[in-house]
Amino acid sequence: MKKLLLLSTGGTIASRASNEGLVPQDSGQDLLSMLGPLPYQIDVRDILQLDSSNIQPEEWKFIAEQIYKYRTKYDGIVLSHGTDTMAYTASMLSFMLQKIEIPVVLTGSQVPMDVVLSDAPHNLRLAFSAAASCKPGIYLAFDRKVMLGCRTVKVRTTNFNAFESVNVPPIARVTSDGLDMISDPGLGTGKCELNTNIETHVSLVKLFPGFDPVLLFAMADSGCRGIVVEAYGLGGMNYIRRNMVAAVGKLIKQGIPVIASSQCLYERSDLTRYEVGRLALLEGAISARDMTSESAITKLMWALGQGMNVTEIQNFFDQNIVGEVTIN
Ligand SMILES: NC(=O)C[C@H](N)C(=O)O
Repeated sequence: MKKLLLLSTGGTIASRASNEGLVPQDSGQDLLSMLGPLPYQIDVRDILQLDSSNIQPEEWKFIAEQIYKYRTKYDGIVLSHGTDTMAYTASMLSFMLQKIEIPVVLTGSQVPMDVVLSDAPHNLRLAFSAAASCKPGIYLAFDRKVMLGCRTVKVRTTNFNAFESVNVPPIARVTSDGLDMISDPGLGTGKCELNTNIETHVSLVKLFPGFDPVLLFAMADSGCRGIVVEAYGLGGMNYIRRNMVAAVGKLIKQGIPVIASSQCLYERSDLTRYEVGRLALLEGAISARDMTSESAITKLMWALGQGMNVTEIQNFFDQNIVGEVTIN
């Protein structure tokens, strides 16, 4: 029988109604009791009790340390977590726990576990099944799909179909035959090295017509060390009147990396196609290619945390580290 660990951190899945609204209250053991018997040997640890809106870099580090600590004692780990920031946590854990030796599966729900028609039982069962059978890696299991964590985005606020695997197919789907493995995460194996050094003074800016690039300098003056700009379409930026392109060049000369991603959820940014992208590229903008914004910002935080300079970060973003990006 596979030996699995449930690390519970709160979220809707563990929430109960209160006068203040939904608040996480149930323990991991409560979740398991409501779920009923499963064909695994499961240990439980309550490590946090938070709505995921309150999960921040301090919690990412703590969660990564817990996973690292227990990974050698279990065949797989399930992390129950609120859905709102789950894709960020999954992305960051992918960078902090590279070459993890077991499957680690994040899950949660849109409706609390104690509600009769909740999606929580399905999602938890799926997460345990994935933790017992997937290859090593960091995954997110939700609504009958298992996805590579660093490719996920929360795309719906209330529907059970809350997450998508963006730009790559899911790893597995539930069918009447069980868990159907669709794609291989293609991750390298080795010995996991925990690395939780990250730079948190970064920013993610969504461009809109009229955005004043002066605000980027205000960020830099306040200690911002790197910026992801969600630019237009394939990665274009304005240069008439409000000169984003020149601002990006100036920031990069100051040693502040600027990553250009796309506001479009699907497909990639390609700065070489249009003049408005090429000019930014000439100024040193780094393309996020087909990465999610969640992956781009967490990759940037992790890279800066390793002490990389702008050139090293450019090289780092030209590499696929944990399945987060398609190169070529
Ligand atoms: N469905 C959820 O879990 C949402 C909740 N606010 C959370 O992220 O913790």
